[in-house]
Amino acid sequence: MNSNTTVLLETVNFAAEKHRNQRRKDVEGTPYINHPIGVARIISYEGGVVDIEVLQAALLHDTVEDTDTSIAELELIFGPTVARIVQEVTDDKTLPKQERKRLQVEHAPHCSHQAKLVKLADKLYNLRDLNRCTPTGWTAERVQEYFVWASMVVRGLRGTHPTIEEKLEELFKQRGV
Ligand SMILES: Nc1nc2c(ncn2[C@@H]2O[C@H](COP(=O)(O)OP(=O)(O)O)[C@@H](OP(=O)(O)OP(=O)(O)O)[C@H]2O)c(=O)[nH]1
Repeated sequence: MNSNTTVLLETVNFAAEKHRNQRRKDVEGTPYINHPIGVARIISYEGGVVDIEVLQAALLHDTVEDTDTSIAELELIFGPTVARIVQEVTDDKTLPKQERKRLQVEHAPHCSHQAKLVKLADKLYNLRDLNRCTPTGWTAERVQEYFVWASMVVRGLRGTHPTIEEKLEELFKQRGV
C-alpha cells in the first residue's frame, strides 16, 4: 500500500474517532463523519485535487470547531500545513453566531488557496444537503438565509476552482440567489 493511502486512512480514522458521538441535524441523524468524508470527496473526485494535505484538512476540518481536538494536536500528528489549513477554516465558537457568520464573509478572500478549496467544498456539501432535506427545526426562511449567506462567502473565494464554483453558482441560481 502506498504511503498516501496509509496517511489518508489514518486521517479519516482520527476524524471518525473524534466525531464518533455526533450526528448531522437531519431527521435520520446521519453520522457526522459523512460530512467531512463528503467534503474530501468533492475536492478529490469532483475537483480532481490531489494535494494530500488539502484532502487531510478536509477530513479534519470540523474536528477543532466541534470536538475536543486542538490545533496543537493536529500539528503534532499531521504536521504544520494540515494544522494551519484547519485553523483557517475553524470558526471561533465563543463568538455570537451572527459575528461568526460575518467573519466568514470578511475572512474568505484572505484565506490560503488550500483553505479556500476546503471552504468551497464545505459550502457545496452543506447546500446540497439542504436541498436533500431540511435540518430538524429549520424553517424554509432559515434555509434561504443560509443560501444567501453562503453566496456571500463564496463570492470571496472566487478564482479558486472553476468546476466547484460552477456547481455552487448553479445551486444559487436555482434558489434565485
Ligand atoms: N445542511 C446541513 N447542515 C448541517 C446538518 N447537520 C449539521 N449541519 C451543520 O450546520 C451548520 C449550519 O448551521 P447554522 O445554524 O448556520 O450554523 P451553526 O450550526 O454553526 O450555528 C454547518 O456547519 P458549519 O461548520 O457551521 O458550516 P458553515 O455554516 O460554517 O458553512 C453544517 O455543517 C444537516 O443535516 N444539514
